[in-house]
Amino acid sequence: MRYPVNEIFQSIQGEGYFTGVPAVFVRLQGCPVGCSWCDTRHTWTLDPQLEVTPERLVGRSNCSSSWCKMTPQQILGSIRHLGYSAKHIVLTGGEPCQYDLLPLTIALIDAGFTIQIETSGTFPVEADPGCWVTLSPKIGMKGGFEVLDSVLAMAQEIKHPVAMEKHIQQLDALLARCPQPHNKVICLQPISQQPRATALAVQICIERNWRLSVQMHKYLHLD
Ligand SMILES: C[S@@+](CC[C@H](N)C(=O)[O-])C[C@H]1O[C@@H](n2cnc3c(N)ncnc32)[C@H](O)[C@@H]1O
Ligand SMILES: Nc1nc2[nH]cc(C(=O)O)c2c(=O)[nH]1
Ligand code: SF4
Ligand SMILES: [Mg+2]
Repeated sequence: MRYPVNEIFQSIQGEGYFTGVPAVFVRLQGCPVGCSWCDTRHTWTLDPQLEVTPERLVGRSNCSSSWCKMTPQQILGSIRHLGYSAKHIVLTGGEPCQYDLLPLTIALIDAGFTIQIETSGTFPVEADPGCWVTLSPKIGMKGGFEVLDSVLAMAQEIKHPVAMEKHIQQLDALLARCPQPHNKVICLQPISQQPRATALAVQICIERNWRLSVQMHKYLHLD
């Protein structure tokens, strides 16, 4: 199995439950979901003309739409070769769950890493059951409720991007369909650092005892 990799870099997890944890980010190229406020639009396409060799992509973060095919062993080899010290790997994108993540997650877990998958819930998650799944639900988007509910059932964390009251109502409707909502960490993530979105998220987090996720890396200008 070969995966289309957009970038591999080391930083600090800036979002959600693991905020502050050193992490290696493996960003897979391609996303068909099309969220209007997406901060990684350069990952949406998988243009054959933009395929490059792994040397061009690994070890630095960039905002290009270039990508390369890599096997789990090549991804693991790159992480080792780069001498990264983080023990936590974040699989993100793009939408990583478009791809069968079983071979990759098995290889990374066997090598001793903890794995977190960032997903929109628009594709079924095919991954080692030991992975931490962070669902950032794209309600009413691709995939439909059957897929979303299956991802919801296995997610340990729901990280919901919010800008207006409507987004809170959508999350409430989703949680009402969730068999065990209390077992999940719930984070609200203000969209694009907008002051009104942040004020709303702060207010609702306090009222509901939820967590605030502010995309710390953007405030600190980290990768
Ligand atoms: C870029 S997405 C990639 C993973 C997957 N496609 C997803 O949506 O979860 C990573 C995280 O960034 C969030 N995100 C994207 N654009 C954002 C923005 N402008 N403001 C806040 N969060 C954003 C997504 O909701 C998701 O939680
Ligand atoms: N530092 C840092 N933390 C992150 N958490 C989720 C990210 C993502 O783009 O999925 C991300 C990212 O791009 N950088
Ligand atoms: S699902 Fe994720 S990567 Fe895709 S458009 Fe939405 S936020 Fe961006
Ligand atoms: Mg990001």
